[in-house]
Amino acid sequence: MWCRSITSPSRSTKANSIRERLICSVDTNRDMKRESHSTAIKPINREDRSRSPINNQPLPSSSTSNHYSNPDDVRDTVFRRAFKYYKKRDPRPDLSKVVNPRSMVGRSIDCSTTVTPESLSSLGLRPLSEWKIITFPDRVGLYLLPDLLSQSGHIDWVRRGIQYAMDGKNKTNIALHSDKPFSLLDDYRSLRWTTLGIQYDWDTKEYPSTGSPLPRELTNFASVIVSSLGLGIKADTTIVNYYPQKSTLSAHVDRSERTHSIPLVSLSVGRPAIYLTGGTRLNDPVLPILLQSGDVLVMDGDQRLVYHAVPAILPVGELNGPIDNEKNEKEDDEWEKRLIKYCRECRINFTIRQVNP
Ligand SMILES: O=C(O)CCC(=O)C(=O)O
Ligand SMILES: [Fe+2]
Repeated sequence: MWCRSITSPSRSTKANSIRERLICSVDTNRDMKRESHSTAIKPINREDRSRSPINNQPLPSSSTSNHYSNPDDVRDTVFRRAFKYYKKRDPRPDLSKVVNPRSMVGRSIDCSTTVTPESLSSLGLRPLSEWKIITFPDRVGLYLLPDLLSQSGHIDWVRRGIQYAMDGKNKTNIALHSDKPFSLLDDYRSLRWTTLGIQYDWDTKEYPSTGSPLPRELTNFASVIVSSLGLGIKADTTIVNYYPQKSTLSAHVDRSERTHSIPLVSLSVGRPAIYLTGGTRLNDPVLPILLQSGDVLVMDGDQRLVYHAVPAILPVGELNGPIDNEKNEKEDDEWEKRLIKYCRECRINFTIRQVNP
């Protein structure tokens, strides 16, 4: 659901929060709340990933679409046009301008980086000698590291993404509206997000000062990626986004963290997606990027605070991701079968961040 935000561009207050809820026809979840203190120009808000825009009830498992149109949202921007173009399903957009990091020339990694082969493989990562880093002269601070996961790494990260939602300690969109724990069998299409570590507070629109420690694999993953770029991070929070096939993520800037000088690390698994990256203004040029299972994107420096969005999860048969060819020895196991079904139908994205300076 789209709402036009009229909140103050500066810090959000309780009054703003109440006002937002009044002017929007849907009381939104994390997306709206994060958006409200994410940027000074806010014509676009994220979809509501937990409630039906029709009756405000939690989404049934079959409901996956992002209700994009909003009569109030009349602003026509370069970003909005790109989003609408790549979101279209009939006819499908021409994907020839979408940058595919796997077919781009990149630089290799300094393999003297102090990461042991064991720790790489425990994170599902390929040896450093197989990595490449893609940068863009006009987007300094944006790094793409395609195809980093080993054969078993894809399903291992999907498994983690699902387990984080199921373990009962982390907030999920499903737990906001129901006492029923998330079930991979029943609700898998209504799962939209899980937060870990220092968990975002939806009412104050801020992160609390502390939280439970992040699972080690998340802090380690972020550290390995970021150190390969000569940067540093002490990750203390993660947002896991789950994308059933017709879902999208609207244009936003991630500003809620208390430091913006630390990179943000994003890992994608499951179905491929079109990812749009823009500038600090919605009329800046937009670059469409194909993100497939195992691709990592890092936002640092000026690129840490640019608009970005996910207008489409690509359907099966269209630029299929590596996950489609994935063989899994444990396919007899019912749970593994479901995981494989999940990652063939949906996308999971982990954004690993540092909130506290
Ligand atoms: O799914 C993605 O690739 C992007 C996720 C994102 O931008 C976010 O969680 O802030
Ligand atoms: Fe983001």
